[in-house]
Amino acid sequence: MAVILDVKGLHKIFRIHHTGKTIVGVGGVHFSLEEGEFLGITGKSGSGKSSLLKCIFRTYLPTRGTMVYCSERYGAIDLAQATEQQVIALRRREIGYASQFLNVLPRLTAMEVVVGKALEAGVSRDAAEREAREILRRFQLPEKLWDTYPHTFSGGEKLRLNLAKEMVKRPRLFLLDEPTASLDESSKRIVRDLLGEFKRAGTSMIGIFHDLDFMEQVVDREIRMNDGVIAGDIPA
Ligand SMILES: Nc1ncnc2c1ncn2[C@@H]1O[C@H](COP(=O)(O)OP(=O)(O)OP(=O)(O)O)[C@@H](O)[C@H]1O
Repeated sequence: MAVILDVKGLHKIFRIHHTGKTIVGVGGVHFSLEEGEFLGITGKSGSGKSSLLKCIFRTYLPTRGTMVYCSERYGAIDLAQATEQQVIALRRREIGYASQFLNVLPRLTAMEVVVGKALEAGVSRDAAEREAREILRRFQLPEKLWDTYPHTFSGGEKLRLNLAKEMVKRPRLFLLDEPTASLDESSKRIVRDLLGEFKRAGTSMIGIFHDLDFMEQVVDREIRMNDGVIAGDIPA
């Protein structure tokens, strides 16, 4: 199996300006992810799970270390060194990130949000509209909501839209930061089935899940973090 992401010596140290102190978010993490593999990250609150994912997505610029990603567009690229333009292109076409928070532009309807993401990924308008309808249906987001603004959605509807807008891009690498945090059982089932489909289609994924039972049903392997480092590597 080919490695799609190879993380070595990754550190993210936060400098707190008003106190002059530093906080270690990620303190020297090494792991690799194979193509098509689904890796779960566990660890207690504050152990560095979100910081690690945010470094990979380049929300945070790592303090040191490398994250070599095998990109379709750029070949092997160190995400820690990638330019802002490269990061934008990778986010549009190759790397998806879904958290529990829906972060979308105001005055865009749910349908416009999802179509916009598909267009950014490079498909035609017809295909974007078709794929957006298909994914919104798969997530069982009621059709009467498609032309409304997501800020009025319920928590579960927001989470499903959040996943739909990332999944419509069909990312090669999909990062999930507790995206199922407040979903009911039937929504979780929908998400689990779609993640299973993505996995069968060869998508590589890294996920932090609030619900460990849920996580164990979808991942191939778990890494446990403690104080910013990996404390254990467990096959699921
Ligand atoms: N932007 C930031 N500025 C300063 N410190 C931060 C920042 N982001 C995270 N940290 C700190 O880094 C450490 C790791 O936080 P992180 O959010 O990665 O943990 P986590 O394992 O995801 O926790 P949780 O399960 O509670 O979400 C914590 O001590 C946190 O306070």
